[in-house]
Amino acid sequence: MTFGSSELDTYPTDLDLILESYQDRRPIVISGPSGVGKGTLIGRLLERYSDTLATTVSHTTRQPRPGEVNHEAYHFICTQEFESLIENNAFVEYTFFSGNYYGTSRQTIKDQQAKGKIPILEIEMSGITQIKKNKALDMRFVFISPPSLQALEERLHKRGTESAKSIERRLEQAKVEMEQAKIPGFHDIIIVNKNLEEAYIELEEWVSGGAESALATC
Ligand SMILES: Nc1ncnc2c1ncn2[C@@H]1O[C@H](COP(=O)(O)OP(=O)(O)OP(=O)(O)O)[C@@H](O)[C@H]1O
Repeated sequence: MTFGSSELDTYPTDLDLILESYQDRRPIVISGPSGVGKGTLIGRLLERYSDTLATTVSHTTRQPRPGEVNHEAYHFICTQEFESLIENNAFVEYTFFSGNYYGTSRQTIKDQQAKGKIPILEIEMSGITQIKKNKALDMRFVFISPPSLQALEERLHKRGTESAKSIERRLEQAKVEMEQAKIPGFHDIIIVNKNLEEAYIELEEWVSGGAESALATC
């Protein structure tokens, strides 16, 4: 079969429809080094499949930055509240980083599922380890890898959001994450974001690919 350019423009078609009828509503966990392009890829997915996919809202004890809206960027809470939520087992994962807590609550996942959406979680390495330890949680894991550390460094420089020191720290952490990603089965798929278009299509196909295989077995 040959495709005309208009068919290629809309490929793959009907992902929303496939996902809506799809029984596997497991949350999708997207991880990868800082600067690899997670936000860019997730943004494109959400733009295209806003009826089906939705990001979760994390809790944090850090101060809001200018323009960050409470309950949209994060649920901004104080340390005492955060620690009380930890005691009540409210988080699927949490971390203490640079003097502040960050965590993903069970509730934020449930909120999206209640709206019929498949939650997309952007989570770093220690969070994934916590989720994997909890056998009651069943999620799908994708790791976005840079083509090389050099390419990652260039992206971080080009993005212009980080100091030289911060880029250095992020690159050190990237090495650790890329080593961990090599552990067989740690992630369900590793997508190398060399070319953004190609990486996006691979991600989109993986997100819907489970749907196709589930339908195939019906
Ligand atoms: N394939 C690519 N080739 C070149 N540049 C890219 C590619 N993918 C993303 N970028 C650029 O790399 C930069 C980092 O992307 P992005 O902010 O999405 O990364 P991130 O993984 O979400 O980072 P962080 O975890 O720090 O938020 C952005 O400027 C983005 O436009």
